[in-house]
Amino acid sequence: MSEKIAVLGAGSWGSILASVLDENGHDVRLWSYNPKQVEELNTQHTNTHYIKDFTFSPSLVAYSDLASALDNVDAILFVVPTKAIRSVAAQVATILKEKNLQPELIHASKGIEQKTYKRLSQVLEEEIPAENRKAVTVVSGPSHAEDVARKDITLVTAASLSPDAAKYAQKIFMTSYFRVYTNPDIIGVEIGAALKNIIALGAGALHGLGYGDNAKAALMTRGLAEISRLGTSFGADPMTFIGLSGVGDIIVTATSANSRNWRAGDELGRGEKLDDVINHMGMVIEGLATTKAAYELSRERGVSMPITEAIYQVIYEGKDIRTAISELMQREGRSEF
Ligand SMILES: NC(=O)C1=CN([C@@H]2O[C@H](COP(=O)(O)OP(=O)(O)OC[C@H]3O[C@@H](n4cnc5c(N)ncnc54)[C@H](O)[C@@H]3O)[C@@H](O)[C@H]2O)C=CC1
Ligand SMILES: O=C(CO)COP(=O)(O)O
Repeated sequence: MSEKIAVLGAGSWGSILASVLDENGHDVRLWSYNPKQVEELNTQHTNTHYIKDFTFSPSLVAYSDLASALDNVDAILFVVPTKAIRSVAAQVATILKEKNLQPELIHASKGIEQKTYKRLSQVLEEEIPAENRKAVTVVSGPSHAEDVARKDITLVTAASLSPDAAKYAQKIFMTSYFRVYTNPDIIGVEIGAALKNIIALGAGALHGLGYGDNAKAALMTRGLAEISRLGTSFGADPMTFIGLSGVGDIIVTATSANSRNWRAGDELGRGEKLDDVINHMGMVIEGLATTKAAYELSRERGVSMPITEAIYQVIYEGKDIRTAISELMQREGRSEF
């Protein structure tokens, strides 16, 4: 099986997923809106700002023209940051209509749209009419680009309402070190994927402040409980939150210095200013915007999310982190479940 696949977004995750697909023998077109990055990818076969010490195969071709990248595609993989998904999808929709194409649509981004609180598959479905796409699939799980670049063992899940679409994603990605499961619960997978970044920010902050393993385990476990409460309020399957895109992704993101969210939290815990942290990261820190969306959603739906609320207050209301932690600890005692 060799498919024509456009990968939209050449950051660390988009470029490494493109490399996995290229290695699997597909005709991969990696699109970036940054012409300098396209030139570097096509001449040096590197993407140094986003992924260090990695050389791409010359068979992987980068494009700056979106319409050329989408020529005759069988599938499109969106891996742009959450805030860019809708605008990129709108451009894609116009091109697919002109070319009369109906590709598989997959995304591997992690976030919730600001203000609308939509999941990213919902944004894609809204922007790209049904006659120009198949069912949307999300590929998600504990998967730092740096580990996949080293061909370290990585397991993810492909979730879609369409079993055929999920199986398609599974088939194009599976390789000796990258194993893909399927899951029909796209709601749970997308909510877990987005909200684990809030917990990663918190775990990084605990580390930066000098807290130990007990505190980090507590944050991850109670964080998962609130993610699961919000997710099930939307009809997600509770089992999904003990799967790869739930507990799996919390473990990898909340314990690793490869995580931009963890690093941002760590720097905040050490007393750095948020603007400085964002500026020198130079890559997307999805958890910041996701904290706002999840906090607002929890209020709207009456779902208790005290950790998310505390992190919101630190990021958006300037609350001192130690004060926020102390207030969380002084909440009235309650039953675990
Ligand atoms: N890096 C990782 O290991 C993983 C990242 N993800 C998710 O993948 C998504 C992308 O993340 P990364 O690749 O890590 O981000 P990144 O910060 O490394 O790169 C983002 C890319 O998107 C491009 N971009 C930014 N704004 C754009 C716009 N308006 N239109 C088109 N392109 C735009 C940038 O030029 C850059 O190439 C995020 O939602 C992230 O949570 C998911 C799993 C693993
Ligand atoms: O989602 C990720 C790993 O599964 C990557 O997390 P960061 O965006 O925090 O680097």
